[in-house]
Amino acid sequence: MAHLTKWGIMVQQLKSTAFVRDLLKDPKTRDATDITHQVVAVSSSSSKDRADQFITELNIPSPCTAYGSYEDLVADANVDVIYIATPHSHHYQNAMLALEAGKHVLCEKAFTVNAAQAKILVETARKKGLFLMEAVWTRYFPLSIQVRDLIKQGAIGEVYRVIADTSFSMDAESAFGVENRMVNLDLAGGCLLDLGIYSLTWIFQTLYHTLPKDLRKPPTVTSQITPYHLTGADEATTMLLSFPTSTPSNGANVKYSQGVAMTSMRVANDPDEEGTAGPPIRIQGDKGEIQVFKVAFQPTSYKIIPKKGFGEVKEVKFEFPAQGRGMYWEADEVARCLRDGKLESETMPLEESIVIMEVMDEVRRQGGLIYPASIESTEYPLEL
Ligand SMILES: NC(=O)C1=CN([C@@H]2O[C@H](COP(=O)(O)OP(=O)(O)OC[C@H]3O[C@@H](n4cnc5c(N)ncnc54)[C@H](OP(=O)(O)O)[C@@H]3O)[C@@H](O)[C@H]2O)C=CC1
Ligand SMILES: O=C1OC[C@@H](O)[C@H](O)[C@H]1O
Repeated sequence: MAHLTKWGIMVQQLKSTAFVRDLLKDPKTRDATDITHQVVAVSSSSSKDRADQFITELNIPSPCTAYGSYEDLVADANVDVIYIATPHSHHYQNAMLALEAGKHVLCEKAFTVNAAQAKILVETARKKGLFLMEAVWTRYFPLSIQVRDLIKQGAIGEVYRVIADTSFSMDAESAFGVENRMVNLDLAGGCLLDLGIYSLTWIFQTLYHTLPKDLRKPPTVTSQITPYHLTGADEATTMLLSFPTSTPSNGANVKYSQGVAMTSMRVANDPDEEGTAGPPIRIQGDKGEIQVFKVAFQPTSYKIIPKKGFGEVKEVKFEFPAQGRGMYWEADEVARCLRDGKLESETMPLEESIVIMEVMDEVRRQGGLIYPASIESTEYPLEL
């Protein structure tokens, strides 16, 4: 009998729409027969009508309750897990609200505004025996799993460098102005937290996550930020990360791998959207390279290019079953963790989410990017 997970959706915009559409796809279309999902409640902070409208528009099967407040949603005894898709600025307060109400949580990326907030969420979830996960959906793609396995199997030898770019050329002034969450400091705007997180995802899932747990060490970071002239949020950020990959007890021969993580709202990693400019991700080892294509958050294929004389180039392409976006794979992971009584996902460990938040804290420190005190605060509850 497939295990049923009952979801409550906190907020109902662009992102939650895509996630809910994926939740509603029959898991059998992706060969998942051990779990099923049901959307049992939806809440909008602005009005119950909006939540009702969302349920109708997405054709969510009954029974699904509409709420006009997040407090009502987290109090619903029928809900197992809350999916949070509010702006980054609000993740900490919203996740605390859900955890304090005794709900498991899947919270959109970037997990929080800073590492201090992430640590408190983790402590709270652990103290209450609740599941918590940052919704880094890309990690659960079959493509990502295969790439990590190839690295662990030594398919490209020792990995020494990874380059990852998540950049879109946008007319920020007309597209975002000053209010849009992409540039609004009050909503923790900027490309680092919104898009740079995907470049960091590729760096971390290849250079950090593929190591045995006891060898995973936080990287050192050097970075540059270009502020958006209208608000001061970052419109371009480049990070150089150095990961110690082996730390012998005598301190000798420590090896390092380098990560180059880029993000921009001014230039594109794929300007013609045809891939002409090359892969957004290059994972470089001493025996070859893996290139990942399309876009960092939703890649569609990879190529493995062995060093000359060591084999043929191989390309592997991936489909999105039932015309989904690919968010169902992370939802399936949540369902399996809940079924098995796990409080975190092995694929996106809470410790790794915190280390990534610490990297982003350091990048913001170096670039002088400070958000308003209220959204950097760890005080809970706090009206934002
Ligand atoms: N994984 C993915 O592919 C994607 C992930 N995301 C992530 O999802 C999250 C939300 O992004 P997105 O949907 O684009 O954000 P939007 O700004 O479009 O929507 C945010 C929603 O949050 C609610 N909200 C609550 N408080 C506020 C506030 N003070 N200001 C504005 N909105 C507020 C509103 O819903 P209401 O009033 O109904 O409660 C609003 O509609 C972010 O963490 C983002 O990184 C976004 C896009 C894609
Ligand atoms: O997570 C995301 O992925 C898709 C992007 O368009 C969006 O800005 C971002 O939040």
